[in-house]
Amino acid sequence: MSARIFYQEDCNLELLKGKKIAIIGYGSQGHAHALNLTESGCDVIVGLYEGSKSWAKAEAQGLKVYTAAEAAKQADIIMILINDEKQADLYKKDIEPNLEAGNMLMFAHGFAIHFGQILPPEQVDVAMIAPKAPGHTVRSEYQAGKGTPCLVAIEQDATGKALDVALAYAAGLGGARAGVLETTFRTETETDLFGEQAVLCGGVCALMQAGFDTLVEAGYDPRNAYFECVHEMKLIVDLIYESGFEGMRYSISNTAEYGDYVTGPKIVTEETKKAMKKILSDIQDGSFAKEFLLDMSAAGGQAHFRAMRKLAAEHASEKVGKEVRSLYSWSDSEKLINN
Ligand SMILES: NC(=O)C1=CN([C@@H]2O[C@H](COP(=O)(O)OP(=O)(O)OC[C@H]3O[C@@H](n4cnc5c(N)ncnc54)[C@H](OP(=O)(O)O)[C@@H]3O)[C@@H](O)[C@H]2O)C=CC1
Ligand SMILES: CC[C@](O)(C(C)=O)C(=O)O
Ligand SMILES: [Mg+2]
Ligand SMILES: [Mg+2]
Repeated sequence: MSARIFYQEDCNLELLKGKKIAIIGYGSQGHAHALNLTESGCDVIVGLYEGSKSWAKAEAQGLKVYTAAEAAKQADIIMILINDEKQADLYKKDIEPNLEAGNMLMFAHGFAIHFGQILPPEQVDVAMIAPKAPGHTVRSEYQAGKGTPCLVAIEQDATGKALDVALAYAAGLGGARAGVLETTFRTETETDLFGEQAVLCGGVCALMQAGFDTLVEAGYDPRNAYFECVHEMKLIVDLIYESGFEGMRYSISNTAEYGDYVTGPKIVTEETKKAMKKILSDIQDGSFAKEFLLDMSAAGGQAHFRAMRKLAAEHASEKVGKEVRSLYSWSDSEKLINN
């Protein structure tokens, strides 16, 4: 049987009436969940730590902010939206001691539950609403009267109402306007990690930068290389987003379409597929999670993460990109980074 997909008419926002929702974390996802749910009429508070740079931002945006422990104590539904690698410590220290039977613990990604970082007690519901977009898009789509597709998964159903309450949450977030696909914590975790590593972030950035480097090394103007291999990616992807690969190919020239068919398989080869399978198996058997959690731990000191971030920031496309983007009259890249 194929998985169900839920829309507005399948969700009852009324189920959240009288329930307090604590959004723990106010970053990319946290701000979008807190503001969208508040504007959908829900009773939302935010949980952070003393000294968090997000605290003043959440208050300035009209939200009541408490420590994570206090917010968890007050809430019926606790959505954990802090960094995956920090969730286990936060849970032990601030959430677990304040959980009551019948509460719902929620996540936007299954990492901490699937990899056994958090083991909730049997008397609480454990659910996931995972938006398939960056938090800033979850917010802007909601504000535009649209929504972001989400995945819903139930790990524990202590109350017997977990799915209905999770779907009500998805409606408040705006996700049910676009569709909420039923899945499991395992599937969401594995597919999300695979997608972001092999295609969306790792794959696409490496492809764009390799294209940029090839043109620059051949002596072409770096600004020209940036337009061709980075800037135009959005315009092509927008067409795919709107009308699929066929729609995109309708819009490009025959020359481009021909080159697309003959050259694509020379770039993404059987070797690339083999590498993708290895990436997936490292995710499935927990090797990636182990490596990531070790580097991000106090002992690891984020040594690898920081070194890779530094190297990425130094790539020649970043300097040119900044210069090129500053010329766009609509440029808001700095705005996004500061939000
Ligand atoms: N980024 C995205 O668009 C997506 C993220 N997700 C998932 O959503 C979750 C949140 O990720 P994301 O939004 O990227 O996170 P961010 O890094 O953007 O934000 C993290 C937030 O948590 C706060 N925080 C950090 N440590 C603590 C703590 N100990 N107690 C309370 N608050 C804390 C941070 O405050 P401060 O900055 O002040 O330290 C910040 O407000 C993750 O599970 C992620 O996988 C899922 C889909 C997409
Ligand atoms: C693609 C990256 C993502 O999975 C997302 C925005 O959905 C993330 O973890 O940020
Ligand atoms: Mg994702
Ligand atoms: Mg992700």
